[in-house]
Amino acid sequence: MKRTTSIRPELREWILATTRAGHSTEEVLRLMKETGYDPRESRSIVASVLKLPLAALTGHAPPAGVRPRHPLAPFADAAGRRVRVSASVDVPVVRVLDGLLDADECDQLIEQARPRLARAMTVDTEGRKQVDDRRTSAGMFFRLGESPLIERIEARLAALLGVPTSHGEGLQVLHYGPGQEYEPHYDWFDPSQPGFEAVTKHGGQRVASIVMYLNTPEAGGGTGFPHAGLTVTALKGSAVYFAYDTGDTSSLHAGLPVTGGEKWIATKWLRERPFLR
Ligand SMILES: O=C(O)CCC(=O)C(=O)O
Ligand SMILES: [Fe+2]
Repeated sequence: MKRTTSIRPELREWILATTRAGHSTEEVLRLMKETGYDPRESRSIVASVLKLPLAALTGHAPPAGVRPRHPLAPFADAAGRRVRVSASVDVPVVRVLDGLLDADECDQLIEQARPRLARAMTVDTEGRKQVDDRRTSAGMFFRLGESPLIERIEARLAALLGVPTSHGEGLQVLHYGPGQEYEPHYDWFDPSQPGFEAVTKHGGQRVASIVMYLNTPEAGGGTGFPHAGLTVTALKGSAVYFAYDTGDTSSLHAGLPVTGGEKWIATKWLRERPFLR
């Protein structure tokens, strides 16, 4: 896999020389495509080499609505709760958060979700939900503010990140059994896909994700960020927060295979605008 952090020096030189010679970034991207580069990857590389905002190359404005406040080490306040920020990465923007949920809250979320689990779906390029072999876990969605427990957790996340609860999608609980995983993907919606309008009609683009670990798998099951060479350990009550712009390929991440025991998570995706219908 190509790493955005280690662009080959020859490629960097070629991008600089080509633009200095007067060629437009569109031309550079077209040439890279002809040489076999993935267009999304090329946009990231060119933006990084030329120090341009990614939005300048995607033709799409960056999400214009509310942006979350990335929690700052060592402690972040979340509605009276002191959450420990135990690791921070700048590119991609990642924060590891310890002590976000109590053991009791984790257990209750699992028990309330368990009877409602169904095979998790993904959204296809047309914006339709589909069963997907890349995602073999089972999941369910809670409605916003559906119970006092859900309300309390949503209020905590809103205070922690400075984003109103209305900008969140309903909390999703996922269960992975032995061997199950969620292969590398982005959480932002791709504007070049035909289903983009449909999935962003309510709330606009996704701008950040929080994956909360509801148990500690016996082995495996961390969240991997291959461009950062980072694996966040799945630890009961901890969470990983990550934020991204549309087209940000550095935010690639995966639910790594559970190699012992099982894994339960609750994911909250945040939108740039209110998602409430
Ligand atoms: O299972 C994980 O650790 C990651 C889950 C995830 O990426 C998602 O729900 O979007
Ligand atoms: Fe994800």
